[in-house]
Amino acid sequence: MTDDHIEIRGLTKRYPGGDPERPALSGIDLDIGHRHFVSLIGPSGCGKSTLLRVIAGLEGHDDGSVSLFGESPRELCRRKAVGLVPQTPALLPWLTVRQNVALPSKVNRRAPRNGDSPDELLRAVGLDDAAHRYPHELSGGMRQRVAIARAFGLRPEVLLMDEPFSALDEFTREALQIQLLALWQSRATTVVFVTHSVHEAVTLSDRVVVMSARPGRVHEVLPIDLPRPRDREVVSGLRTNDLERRVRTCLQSAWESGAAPDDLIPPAGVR
Ligand SMILES: Nc1ncnc2c1ncn2[C@@H]1O[C@H](COP(=O)(O)OP(=O)(O)OP(=O)(O)O)[C@@H](O)[C@H]1O
Repeated sequence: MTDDHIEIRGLTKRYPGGDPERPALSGIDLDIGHRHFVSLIGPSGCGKSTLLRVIAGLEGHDDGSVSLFGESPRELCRRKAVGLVPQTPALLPWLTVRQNVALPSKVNRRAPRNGDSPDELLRAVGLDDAAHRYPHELSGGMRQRVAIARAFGLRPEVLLMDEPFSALDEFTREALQIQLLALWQSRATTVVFVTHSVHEAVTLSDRVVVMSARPGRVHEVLPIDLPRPRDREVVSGLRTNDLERRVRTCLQSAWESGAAPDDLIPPAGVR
């Protein structure tokens, strides 16, 4: 075990009642550096959310080990050092935006004393004007901003994000990506981010982990050697296009390696 990175070795996870020959995760080996931003991408059902939930300490596993900077997921979870941002933000409808963001620090005895104030966090996600509004008065993008601000409130050492922007339009998504990168860079957090978007994975990450299904495995880990900050010039540059092409090729081969023989025969009428 090492305390300077996330170390996953031989991780295998079966769900009760699932096909024992096809575990949700099978022999996952992965290293994620401290303060790195890593994206998981892969075909539907390859185990991205399961891997996130195991790292979060919300699911157990059958074989292998997970060390988060030398601690187990459950230990980190107990210390409230892991944050999870799901696809659909779960805000408390009877609390204002500010109260929602303040809640984790309020109810948590282990909240860091030097954590950001709710107002600082709301400013960081461009929501200072909406502090007194209620969740039902917000757009989907605004609700997701609140969820991100709230997740950073406890200064998590590891932030796990499960397709947080998938329901948003392109412009809102880009704005949130920029705010997320700014928060990540200033808060010393390690981020593991699940996405189905190749562009999003490449523009945000230090490394993209391509997974394959049947069973869930790491197919390849691609380093993203783009400079930071990832401004418009970088994101629309030739190097970014080239990396996106590489991830797409890798995804195609991950899909083919994970497909059952029947999947490779197109249904009638499809060529
Ligand atoms: N609670 C559960 N009980 C039983 N099987 C489950 C459970 N959750 C997930 N699975 C199975 O585990 C496998 C991986 O699912 P998971 O949701 O982790 O994949 P994913 O890559 O996140 O998929 P998607 O991209 O569609 O969200 C799938 O075969 C799924 O059916």
